[in-house]
Amino acid sequence: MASSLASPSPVLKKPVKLACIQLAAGSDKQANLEHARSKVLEAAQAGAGIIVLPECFNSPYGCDFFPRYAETLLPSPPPRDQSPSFHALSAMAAEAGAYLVGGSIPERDPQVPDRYYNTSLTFDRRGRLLATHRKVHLFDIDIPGKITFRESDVLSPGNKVTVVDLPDYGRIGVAICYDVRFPELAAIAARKGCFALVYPGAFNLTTGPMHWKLLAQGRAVDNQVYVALCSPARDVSGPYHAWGHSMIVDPLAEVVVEAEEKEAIVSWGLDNGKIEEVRRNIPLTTQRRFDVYPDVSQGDVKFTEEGLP
Ligand SMILES: NC(=O)CCC(=O)C(=O)O
Repeated sequence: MASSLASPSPVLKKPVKLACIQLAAGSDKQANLEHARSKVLEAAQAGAGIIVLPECFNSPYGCDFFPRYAETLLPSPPPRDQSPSFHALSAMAAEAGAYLVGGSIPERDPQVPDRYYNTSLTFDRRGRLLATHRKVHLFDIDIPGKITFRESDVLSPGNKVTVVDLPDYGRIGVAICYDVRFPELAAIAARKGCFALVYPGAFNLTTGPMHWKLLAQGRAVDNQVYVALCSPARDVSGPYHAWGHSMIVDPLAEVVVEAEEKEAIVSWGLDNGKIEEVRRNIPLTTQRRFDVYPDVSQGDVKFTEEGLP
């Protein structure tokens, strides 16, 4: 029996080039912001309408660095001296004339001392903030002899699914790195009609080769949407060795473009026809059995954006 609760069709209103900037960043925040600006403009000049930066794009990645680099994002817009990154991202988006998923930055809670989040800001083509995503699933893992990481020692989690309306194109889901391991978050965003799931992320040399590509393809094949993963470039002299390999995966789960580990811009033209073709040929969207299992996109789902269903 096919489900009568058909998911809304993803609507990508017109083709758009999406670019992931695999940025090389160091410890100088201002230099990182200036470098990000030049790469965002380069991507826009090459025709990108949606541009993505990596997780923690303006600092080294690590628990010791979160408080030191944290910025206060509320009230929105925050005062310039509280959040140079907010204002730099807003200005870059406006200068590029492109939608910008601004990677992520450590955020300081304005009300609770010593509370921090890992937060992604999305801006429109005029530099107006569209959405904020606080990483929902914190990166706490322990693979003996390989990698131990506990974001929760310093960070607090967000508690909302982030679906962002890009007025020119349609909806995207935004989440951060370890969030990609949780298919529920992706399924909820996809069933709210997103045409793409976008993850600024920073996997490492242990879990990157194991799971980075697999997870991107998993989220794409489950949901029949585009998936973009955007990593920092690898810096072997820094404290965290990012996997790199920023990639875009199409709705058939094919990796259509992939970086190596060095700084790079990878981009791909997204097209609604591809989503429709995949969904027509393999019609998962009308075959779900919500009479057998619940639809995770229904019920008490919390969204970042007020007003979205
Ligand atoms: N920054 C992160 O959340 C890293 C996630 C990661 O490496 C993983 O394996 O998951």
